[in-house]
Amino acid sequence: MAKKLGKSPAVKDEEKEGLFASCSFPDLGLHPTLCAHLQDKMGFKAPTRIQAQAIPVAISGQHMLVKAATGTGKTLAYLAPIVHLLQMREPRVERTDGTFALVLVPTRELCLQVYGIAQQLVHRFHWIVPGYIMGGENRAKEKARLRKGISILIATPGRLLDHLQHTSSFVYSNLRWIVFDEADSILELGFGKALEDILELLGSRNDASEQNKNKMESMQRQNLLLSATLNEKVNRLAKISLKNPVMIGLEEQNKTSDSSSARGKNHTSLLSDDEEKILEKHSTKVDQTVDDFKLPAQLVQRYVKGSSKCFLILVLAHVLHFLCSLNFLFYSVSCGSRLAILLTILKSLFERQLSHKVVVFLSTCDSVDFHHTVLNQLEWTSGLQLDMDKKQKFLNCKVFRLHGNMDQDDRKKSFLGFSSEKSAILVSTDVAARGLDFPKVKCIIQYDSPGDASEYVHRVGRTARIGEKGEALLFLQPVEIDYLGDLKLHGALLTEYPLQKVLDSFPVNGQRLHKRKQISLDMHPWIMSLQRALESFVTSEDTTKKLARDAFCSWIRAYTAHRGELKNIFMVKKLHLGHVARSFGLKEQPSLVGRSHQVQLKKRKKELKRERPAKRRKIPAKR
Ligand SMILES: Nc1ncnc2c1ncn2[C@@H]1O[C@H](COP(=O)(O)OP(=O)(O)OP(=O)(O)O)[C@@H](O)[C@H]1O
Repeated sequence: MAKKLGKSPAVKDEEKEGLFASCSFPDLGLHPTLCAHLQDKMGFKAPTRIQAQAIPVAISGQHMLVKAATGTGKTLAYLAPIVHLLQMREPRVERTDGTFALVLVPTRELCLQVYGIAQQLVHRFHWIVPGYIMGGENRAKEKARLRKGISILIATPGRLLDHLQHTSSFVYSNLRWIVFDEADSILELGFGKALEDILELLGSRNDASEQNKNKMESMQRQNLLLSATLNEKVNRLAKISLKNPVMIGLEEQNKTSDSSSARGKNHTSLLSDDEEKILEKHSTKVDQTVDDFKLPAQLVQRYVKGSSKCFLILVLAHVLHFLCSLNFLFYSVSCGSRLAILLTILKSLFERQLSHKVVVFLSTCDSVDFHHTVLNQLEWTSGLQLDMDKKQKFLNCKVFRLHGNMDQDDRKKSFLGFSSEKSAILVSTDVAARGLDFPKVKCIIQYDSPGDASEYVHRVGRTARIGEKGEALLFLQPVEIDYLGDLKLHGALLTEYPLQKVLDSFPVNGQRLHKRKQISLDMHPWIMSLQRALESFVTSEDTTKKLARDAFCSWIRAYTAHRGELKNIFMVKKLHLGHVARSFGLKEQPSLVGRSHQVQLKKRKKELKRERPAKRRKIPAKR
């Protein structure tokens, strides 16, 4: 029998920050064996505050709506009580009983991550079997695993719906819990209809028929909905999936009650009027007031701003190059040299601290592929290095890429590879923005701006987790600077990054620059040399040139896809596309780049038509 865990030693710093609760896991009602495992094997000394609030409510069987900052332990807040209640069941659960708990997550990587945590939690309760199903995996193998029986199933919505509709051996008659992790993201990704169908099939819709409601009552169905950001779409999901929910993390926002009373709150069916008001007020607050999103207190948020005078500066750049030899330094960055700036910042991060983990967020898959190639392969012998003749890699660290167009094995390799490295860069789309708990990520760079402020919050939430320090850096063009105001509305306050200092730290012809006069950074000898190296790297091979063109065209398409208020901030017509093309190492005018891209596409379509077999292929019947 595990020793009774008394009050766990408070974690001093974090407790002051309000991250950890002053109670212990046994105080929350968890089984001593599970508590011992959390402490001895998983190294968790005390519950976080959100765990201290949520776990007793989950154990009590009430529906729950949880809002808590990124990196505060929401996963354990729902998995620990589920494992606790499952291990208590008599007779013991068996695989033939099928699925008791269903956890829905928006991405495959998050599915793997939550599955890994579930595996750790059931370590001492071997009769409880976790499993996962997700897009990109072998469906036949998943069917076999479902037929055997999975007690705690982690799933992405699309694949779950598929098995619910086509895998008769999938047993969920004992389903007790449905958890929506990153709930707003699941809806944002267009799974709203799939979720409604899933709830319908599982008989878990609040607005379902009387018969389904009785079924739900009889099974004591408990739905839990968690997110670090709530929005109006979550209200809809909450309305159809939660019954008498206890709202945690919302009250603090509305200062209507302390967290202790949150547990005991009982609500009328669906969301009662005052809950509606809390959610409506809170969700409208998502757009209106400052303190909507709680960001980790130890997160440092900064931005790098481009220069509005970039055109003039670029035209003059080569003419006034000699000014640089006099060490005059302008003070702004043109969008044309933003990639050179990104490379410089990455280089300074890895020179400042040997073991560094950095995630760079980009807006499209093609852009991830292009930048992954540049960061991985760029070599140079600028005139700025002491050893003039030796080519060397610009960045001496492993660079991983992650996006939704990669095949599943490559995605898994990247995800696990970056997680296990001590020092590496991950270049990714927003597929890595939510929930992923990469250990020791010190810096998040948003080279392309996110969409809503909620996506900003989740992206930066990949660092500064569970009390760790972290930095977040956002690249902005001068025309995008109003985005800072939008972020401020949601509680994100950014300061300017000391770019000049970083640049001056790089030697020019072997000496440090002595600042005499502020001139554009585009004419900083380091930047000019790096930009030249980039352009020759990109234009030297057709493959890299094609990657650059595809990335540029996809970037423009993504830029026009901003929605709502953000459309007035991120407007393509305000950008100088020639400079944007330069930031992809391209010297051609965007129209040519775009045109050649169209020509390429037409040529590819003709090739595919020629390759396609003459006779129509028989389409396999649905299983
Ligand atoms: N009680 C605890 N004590 C120490 N570390 C913990 C505790 N609970 C969770 N952690 C660790 O904190 C990190 C963040 O946990 P988790 O990923 O569940 O956060 P989250 O709130 O779900 O974040 P996000 O909003 O980004 O999904 C993980 O590394 C986890 O192992």
